[in-house]
Amino acid sequence: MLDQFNIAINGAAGRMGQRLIVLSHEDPELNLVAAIDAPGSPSIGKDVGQIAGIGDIGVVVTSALPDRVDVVIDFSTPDGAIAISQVCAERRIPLVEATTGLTESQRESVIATSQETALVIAPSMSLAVNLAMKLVAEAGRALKNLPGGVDVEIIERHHRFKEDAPSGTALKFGEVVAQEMGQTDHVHGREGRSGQRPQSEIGYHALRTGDNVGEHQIVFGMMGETLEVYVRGHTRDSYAYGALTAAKFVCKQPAGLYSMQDVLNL
Ligand SMILES: NC(=O)C1=CN([C@@H]2O[C@H](COP(=O)(O)OP(=O)(O)OC[C@H]3O[C@@H](n4cnc5c(N)ncnc54)[C@H](O)[C@@H]3O)[C@@H](O)[C@H]2O)C=CC1
Ligand SMILES: O=C(O)C1=N[C@H](C(=O)O)C[C@H](O)C1
Repeated sequence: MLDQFNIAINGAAGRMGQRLIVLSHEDPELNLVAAIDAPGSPSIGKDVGQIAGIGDIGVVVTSALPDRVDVVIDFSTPDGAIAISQVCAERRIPLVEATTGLTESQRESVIATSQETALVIAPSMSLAVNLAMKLVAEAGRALKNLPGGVDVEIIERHHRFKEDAPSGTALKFGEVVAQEMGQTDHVHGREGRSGQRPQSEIGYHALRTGDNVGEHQIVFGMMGETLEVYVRGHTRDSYAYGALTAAKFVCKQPAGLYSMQDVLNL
């Protein structure tokens, strides 16, 4: 007999939310009990299976978290993340937080949830992206004292509907590189007579085109050669499967802060 967890999705009617509805509904270890979306959203009151394209599944979209929820996954907006994290903290419900674009103070507020319950927070739930973070850290370590210098630039590509830039994942890649190599200046695009490039910079470039589900390219440019770590999502299921793995992990943990490196044992 499998352990079954009662799962709730916040941001259920969104692009990610819909994939999570489909995949959690198919998963024998998960019992989808709640689909939450913004108060006033046109999806409220509709069966979430209809919204996700799989027909009625008997779970209606609401704006409040019901009782008997073991774990929540949030892919919504910064305001949605703050609201659901407060509910999870009050009710001590483990939370997987995937929303990006939070300000520093919003991020601190969400992280405070981990004092009351288990929290996984990550800008990307993808296995490939989280593995690429390890590779990038290793590259940074190996290249940091190169006599000719190394220029690190991060290029990310996403769909035209994305509201934050650069992506949370690109910022995290930059943080990982800076931890290893010590760059202090984070520069977003270049224009005009920007001058010669100092080694203290990491440059970020955000492309927004069509329906791209997410690509990240971390460029280590040296004198004579270039190393690139490139990770490309094909479908949103790469993030959705990671989030479901994180949900199964987090609901077995004591209160505290966990990363996808913990979830994936990387
Ligand atoms: N960590 C990761 O692996 C990934 C993170 N994301 C992030 O997840 C977030 C959502 O992405 P998408 O699904 O593409 O966006 P979306 O715009 O398609 O969906 C967001 C959903 O949240 C709902 N929402 C808005 N305010 C809310 C509130 N206060 N409470 C509950 N629901 C609310 C919206 O009505 C909408 O249905 C973004 O921040 C995105 O960057 C996206 C993909 C992967
Ligand atoms: O909005 C998206 O789509 C994505 N957002 C995340 C981010 O900002 O890093 C993760 C993924 O790249 C898709």
